[in-house]
Parts: sequence; structure tokens; C-alpha cells
Amino acid sequence: MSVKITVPATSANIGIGYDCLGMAVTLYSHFTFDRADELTITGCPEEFQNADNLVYQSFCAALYHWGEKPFPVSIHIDSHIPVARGLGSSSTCTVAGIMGAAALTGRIVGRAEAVSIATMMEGHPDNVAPAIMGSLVCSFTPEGELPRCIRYEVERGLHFVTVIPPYEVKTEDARKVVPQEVSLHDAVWQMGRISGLTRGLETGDAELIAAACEDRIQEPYRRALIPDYDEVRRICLQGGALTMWISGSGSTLMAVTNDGLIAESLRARIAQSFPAFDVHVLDCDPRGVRIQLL
Ligand SMILES: Nc1ncnc2c1ncn2[C@@H]1O[C@H](COP(=O)(O)OP(=O)(O)OP(=O)(O)O)[C@@H](O)[C@H]1O
Ligand SMILES: N[C@@H](CCO)C(=O)O
Repeated sequence: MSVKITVPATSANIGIGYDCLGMAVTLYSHFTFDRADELTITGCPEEFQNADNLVYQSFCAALYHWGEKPFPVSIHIDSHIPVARGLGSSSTCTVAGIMGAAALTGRIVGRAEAVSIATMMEGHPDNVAPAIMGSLVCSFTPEGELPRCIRYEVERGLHFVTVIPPYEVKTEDARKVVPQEVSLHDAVWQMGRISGLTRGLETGDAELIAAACEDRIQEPYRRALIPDYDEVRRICLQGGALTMWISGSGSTLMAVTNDGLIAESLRARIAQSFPAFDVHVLDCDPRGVRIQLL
């Protein structure tokens, strides 16, 4: 029996919600698992075709967590999510490993358990929670407890123009430029806006989305790591986008519109100005991870 696990890309932070907000989008990685005589991994760069592969590491860690011994598998990866661009490629591997292990051993896993195991592996829930649960998720972890996840529906008429530069921004480097302390004024600034943005995305309130999505914690510092940030932002906002944020730790930039034609026009305009970039019009994925028996 083969098992196919499909995991959506995720955009962490959504600008204003550093390390706590994340949204699943309609770009996917597919992972096919089979029991085998020895470990084989195909479909990914050669550097990842070994036992250190994050999917296999996560597969083994999940089995250990359930008190079971790892066993050899063949894993085939068919990923449409670029690596180290701020679209949660590592989370797709983590989530796939857990769900592949569960499916091959006939284990039923709920969202809370999957998020909690995946958060232990990833260190933070902002990508793995929406990758598992779909939609927009706000998460936090009370001291010594499991992560709590609040899931919001996202208005179906919103479109996300996803601009993927050909260069990486390493999460480690992007975290170094974020100041460790914020002023009380900026903390208040963020709190009001995070509530405004989640409600805006839920209801599709264009004015609220545009007004609320202005981050003071990370984006003012991280924009300098993305050489084309200013020009892409100028094109998007002048072209009618409601807002634009850095997806995860970058380098991907994501603009929001409630007008499908503006989304298509922006995609074409950016593709024309930046021929080396990949540009997609994505929607919010409401389902999260899927399991298929082949
Ligand atoms: N197809 C793959 N096969 C094996 N490992 C992968 C694959 N895709 C991603 N990875 C792992 O994930 C790492 C990239 O994770 P990183 O957190 O830097 O970026 P990201 O998850 O793409 O972006 P972000 O966390 O900002 O959203 C790679 O170095 C590799 O270890
Ligand atoms: N919240 C994380 C996402 C990247 O993994 C960050 O912005 O650094």
C-alpha cells in the first residue's frame, strides 16, 4: 500500500503577526510513502537524498514519539514549493513525515496531536499549524503546555499575488536583524492591528485589511534583505493591491487583492518587470494536509 500526503505551502507572519499568524495557500508538495527493504528518497535535490532528509527525520521522530521503531521506506517527493523562500517548505516536510508515519502504521492522528508533534520538531507553530489545519491560524504556546491554535476562515474572494524571487533569504539571517525588544507604543500598535487584520481577512473588509497590515516588529528591518522589496511593493500598491507583506522570513512577497482581474494584471506586470521571478496568484487553502491511499 502506498500513501500520498499532500501539504500546502504556508505564509507565516502575515506581516503583522510575527511568529504567531500563518495562512495555508494553494501551492502544494506531494510525498508518496511505501514500506521498502531499504531507505530510498527520490524527487528532491541530491543533497537531501539521504537519512538526514527532513521528511525521513520527521517520519522517524513521529514513530519514536508513539513508541514504535522506525522501518525502511521509499519516499518520493514532488514539490512545487521553493526551498528557503518563506513559503514553509520545511514545514511541509515535517508534516508529511508525521502523517506518512501515521498512515503507514494505521494510526489516527487529530489536529491537536499533529500540531504538537510538528511544533516540537519545527520549534514554532506558525507554519505547521496552518499546514495541518488549513486556512488562517493564530497560535501561541502557554508556558509548559501544548500549542493553542485559533483557526479563522478567510474570505473566498481574496487573492494572494505571490512573488518569488530567484534568491534565498535564510531564516537564520532574517531573525538576526529583528530587534529583541519593542517599545510599549509599538506593542500596542501591533495588538490592535493583528485583531484588525484577522477580522479583515475573515470578512474580506478591504479597508480594514489595508489599514491594519502595517508591521513594526520585523518588516522594517527585513525589507533590506530583499533587494527588490521597494519596487515590487510600489508596483503592487499602485496597481491596486490592498497590502503586501514579506511571506515568512522572505524572500517571497505576497500582495492581497479582492479583485481577480487586478490579481492577474499584477501577476503579468511583475512577471514582465522581473522575468527571473516566479509569480503565482494563490488563494487560501481551507483544508490543510490530505492523506490518500494509492
Ligand atoms: N524537498 C525537500 N526535501 C528535503 N528537505 C527539504 C525539502 N524542502 C525543504 N527541505 C528542508 O527545509 C529547509 C528549508 O527550510 P527553511 O526554514 O530555511 O525555509 P522555508 O521553510 O522554505 O521557509 P520559511 O520557514 O521562511 O517559510 C531545507 O534546508 C531542507 O532542510
Ligand atoms: N515566523 C518565522 C517564520 C520563518 O520560519 C520568522 O518570521 O522568522
